[in-house]
Amino acid sequence: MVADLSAAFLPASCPLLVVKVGSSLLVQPDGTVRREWLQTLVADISARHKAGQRCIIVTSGAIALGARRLGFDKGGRASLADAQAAASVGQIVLSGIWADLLEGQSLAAAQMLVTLDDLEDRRRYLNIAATLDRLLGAGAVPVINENDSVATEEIRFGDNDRLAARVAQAAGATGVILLSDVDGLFDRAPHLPGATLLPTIDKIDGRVRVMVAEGSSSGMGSGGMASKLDAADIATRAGIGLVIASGLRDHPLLALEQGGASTFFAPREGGSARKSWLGGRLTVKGRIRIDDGAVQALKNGSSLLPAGALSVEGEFKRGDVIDISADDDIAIARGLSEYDAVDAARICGHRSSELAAILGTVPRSVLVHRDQLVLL
Ligand SMILES: Nc1ncnc2c1ncn2[C@@H]1O[C@H](COP(=O)(O)OP(=O)(O)O)[C@@H](O)[C@H]1O
Ligand SMILES: N[C@@H](CCC(=O)OP(=O)(O)O)C(=O)O
Repeated sequence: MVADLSAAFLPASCPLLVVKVGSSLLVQPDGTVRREWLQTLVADISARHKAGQRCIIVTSGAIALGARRLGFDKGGRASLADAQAAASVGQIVLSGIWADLLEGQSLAAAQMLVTLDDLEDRRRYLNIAATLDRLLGAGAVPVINENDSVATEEIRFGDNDRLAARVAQAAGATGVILLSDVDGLFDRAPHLPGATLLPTIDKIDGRVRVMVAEGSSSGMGSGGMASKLDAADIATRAGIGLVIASGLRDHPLLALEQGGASTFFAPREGGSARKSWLGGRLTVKGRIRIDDGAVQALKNGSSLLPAGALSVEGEFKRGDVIDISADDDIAIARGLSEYDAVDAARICGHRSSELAAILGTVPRSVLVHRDQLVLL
């Protein structure tokens, strides 16, 4: 397994790597930054930079840092207003530390603060991709965090694990390393007796999900292991390998190279860049249930026709992302709807020749076009 890891993440085989640093790792319980440790991570990044690998840093910690300075309790997470205020105070400190440490290695830090919407909207997503491309081409090191001080509940990731996976997709990275305060994914909460580290995961299914306790144990982070699994799901579907590893040791990237403990999520094969963007979208507005014949048709690469649809749930507009399921709640596909929810419900189960009479207009022949659809 160590061989897999090295091949997936060393400069020769991974030209662009995303490294995410969690709050629990960056901020100490007394609210100060683990600066000496961070310096060893930046030294690792610099060594890889010299070996030809470009790195993007996704950093948490703004809320935890700001909360301490403003004297907020519950790590600044008692309310959205607290989190927003704490983030504005903490982010400026956080950026300063990264800029300072990278400068110490003669690397230019490039700050980008993004919201969920920036990565869900196709045009803004491509814009971020272009900015990252230009920065990396110029040899800068992007340092990214969520724009917490303006993000509201509806438009926020809330954890930086999924943000790191989405950034990796946008930038065309081939590896993501999530550094946390655990060695990786254990078969149960790591403090429980008998907990065993799982070195590789090929598929994130229900058996893997039940191993994970909700929330952050340190009280500093927000996502916990559940959001790391979501991130692994987004990344691996996009053909990107992801590793969860401990940042509790100095030189954490070097430690990983030398065979340090971790969990590796293997990338999946296939899928276009556009489809992987679609599959990773987090804002799903509705659901269409389909019959067995339609399930088979989608698996064979066809578009979804109204004739195979059974029912419609949710309120969505044309162009919104919807899930497609058979008779349970597990989505088998995700795509952009050609119809709003009201019209989609009206034409469910009807043949193409009947649509004009039902809708009174020249209809679009498919509910979801195969180019706008990804199997999950
Ligand atoms: N099955 C599991 N394996 C590993 N860690 C787990 C598991 N279930 C819950 N956790 C908890 O997830 C925590 C890491 O998440 P979090 O505190 O959000 O870190 P970060 O700030 O690095 O994102 C670990 O400290 C651990 O206690
Ligand atoms: N954007 C937030 C980080 C969100 C968060 O806590 O993420 P994590 O530590 O990865 O669970 C911040 O800078 O405080």
